[in-house]
Amino acid sequence: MTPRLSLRGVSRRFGSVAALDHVSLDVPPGEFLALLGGSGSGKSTLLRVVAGFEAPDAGAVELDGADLLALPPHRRPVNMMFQSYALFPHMSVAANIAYGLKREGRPRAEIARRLEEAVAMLGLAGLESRRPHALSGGQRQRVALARALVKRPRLLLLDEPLGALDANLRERTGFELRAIQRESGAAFIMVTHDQAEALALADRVAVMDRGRLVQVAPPREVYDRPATRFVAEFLGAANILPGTRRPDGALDCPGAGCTIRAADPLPEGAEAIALRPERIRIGARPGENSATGTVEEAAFRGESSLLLIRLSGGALLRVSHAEEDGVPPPRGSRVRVNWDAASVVPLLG
Ligand SMILES: Nc1ncnc2c1ncn2[C@@H]1O[C@H](COP(=O)(O)OP(=O)(O)OP(=O)(O)O)[C@@H](O)[C@H]1O
Repeated sequence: MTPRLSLRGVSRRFGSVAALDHVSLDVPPGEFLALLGGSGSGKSTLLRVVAGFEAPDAGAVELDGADLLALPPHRRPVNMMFQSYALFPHMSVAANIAYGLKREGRPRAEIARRLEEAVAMLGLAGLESRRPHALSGGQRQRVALARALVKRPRLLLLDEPLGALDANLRERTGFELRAIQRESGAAFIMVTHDQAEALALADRVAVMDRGRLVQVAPPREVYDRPATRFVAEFLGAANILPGTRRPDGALDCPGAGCTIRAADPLPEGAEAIALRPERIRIGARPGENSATGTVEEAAFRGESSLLLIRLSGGALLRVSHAEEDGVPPPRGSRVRVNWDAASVVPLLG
């Protein structure tokens, strides 16, 4: 199937900064892709190139097989929703939503019908005559989405769409966004700083670092099998244990004070492994990876406790201890920890 959006070798420099460095990406129809990366990694530049607000120095951008770069922004079947929402303050909700259709010169009856559809889809009935200042943050966000979706874009670009909402509303609105995306059938690309949000909402997560896409994969894979150390660190809370690869494919890890084995021999070039805190157990289990250490901190977090364990080699290990596994060892206790070979993720680069 032709991918809805296809980027091939897209680059964009600003002086000495490579905002986009040979980016290639396919987004199939109806996919919800989260673009995740630190500040300045190139996320907004990527959206701006697709929307047409920025021209790449090199590369190709196609939508449903047609060259997108040949079209000016307003002719592209792509819409962009900005973090600020950019609603017109002097216009009603209805006028804001219908604005783009009016500008396209659509017949009045069609505008009325599509406006009604968008209002229903976004749960905005009853608010049509209000001005943006008389709406809550969540309602404003839904008006901005309605305005973007009413034009039935094949691709919707969202730059930190939930950034202006408080934590509670953020979660609920995120789920709503997901439902709206399914209903609309459009492909969504959502920029976010927030890794939990990206993992929760997206079909695939694309992780950017310094203008490059370092991994594009389903949330579980990015989380469980980070391709690089950057991804493992960016997705938060993984233990990274550096070491020296042995000829038999195990890793001598001085910080852990042990040799670590993965399910398969570590590939050549592996200089570290990642280990999720929830994959580590307290106690000895024969035949598995194990190390000894001292509990330095124990923090109760509801369904689990976070333990910081100083291993005999000096590395500090984050361990998530589930409530159902009983009372965690107290601060100061000497413990043995173990983890399966299958939980060991080799890290390259
Ligand atoms: N118009 C511009 N002129 C000069 N440099 C720019 C311009 N636009 C972006 N850059 C630079 O390109 C790099 C990527 O910027 P971009 O805004 O795409 O990052 P981002 O990942 O969206 O960051 P943030 O999360 O902070 O919005 C940054 O180093 C930025 O300073």
